[in-house]
Amino acid sequence: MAETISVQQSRELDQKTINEVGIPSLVLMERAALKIYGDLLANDELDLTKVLVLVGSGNNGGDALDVARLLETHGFDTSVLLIGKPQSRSEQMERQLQICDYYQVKHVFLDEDFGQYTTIVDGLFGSGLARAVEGDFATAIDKANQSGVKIHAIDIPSGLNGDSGEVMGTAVKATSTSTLAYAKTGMVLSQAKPYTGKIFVDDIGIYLHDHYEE
Ligand SMILES: NC(=O)C1=CN([C@@H]2O[C@H](COP(=O)(O)OP(=O)(O)OC[C@H]3O[C@@H](n4cnc5c(N)ncnc54)[C@H](O)[C@@H]3O)[C@@H](O)[C@H]2O)[C@H](O)CC1
Ligand SMILES: [K+]
Repeated sequence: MAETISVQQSRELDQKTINEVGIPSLVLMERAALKIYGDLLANDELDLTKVLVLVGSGNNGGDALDVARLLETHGFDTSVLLIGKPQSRSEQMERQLQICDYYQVKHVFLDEDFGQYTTIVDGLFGSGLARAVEGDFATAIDKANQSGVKIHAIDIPSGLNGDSGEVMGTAVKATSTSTLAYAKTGMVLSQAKPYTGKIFVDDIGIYLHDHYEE
């Protein structure tokens, strides 16, 4: 496994790539979504016949909406479930929501039967997880885990502490995870395995040492 980084390093690297290197945030997000979409197609454990995408209010949610649009425009039956207060949405997430609404991606709500789906994509939280998961977010994670449906997580399984590998209240038990740029230190610890599943490390142009390393 290549180098791992801390959550804080990941957030600083994102910002350095945007502000110092000069790659716009939405470009990074599109590169991330294309890689995640590719991981979904390549993972023969996942049946993409009917996909439910769980969407948080930040850029992890933005990634998820971008992936939902890619699935929808390529003919996969895709639905999005938005969790969180509309007023707390990031600019990038809002933009991705506008694009999904152009393509009329179906919206469903928390009372949805998760068991009718063949794959669930987790875009609730990534490196922005800041406290124990509660409320609707916890309900969505617990429903996903109890549904028996295979889950693919974006960046970090939601609810998992990316530094310690500990569960913060509750956490997604993913079959697989597409982590962006580098695996986060807590994700490769043995106690994290039930939550990360198979980890895909996706090159999206964010580099510790200004060049890609296998
Ligand atoms: N341009 C970029 O920076 C890229 C980021 N990538 C993706 O972005 C996420 C990190 O996004 P961020 O908006 O910073 O945070 P999250 O989406 O992880 O969290 C959303 C939001 O949730 C709030 N929050 C935190 N903890 C809780 C909680 N327990 N309950 C409720 N709400 C909570 C907090 O306010 C956060 O802002 C990263 O993981 C990537 O997926 C791109 O992929 C690459 C470019
Ligand atoms: K996630």
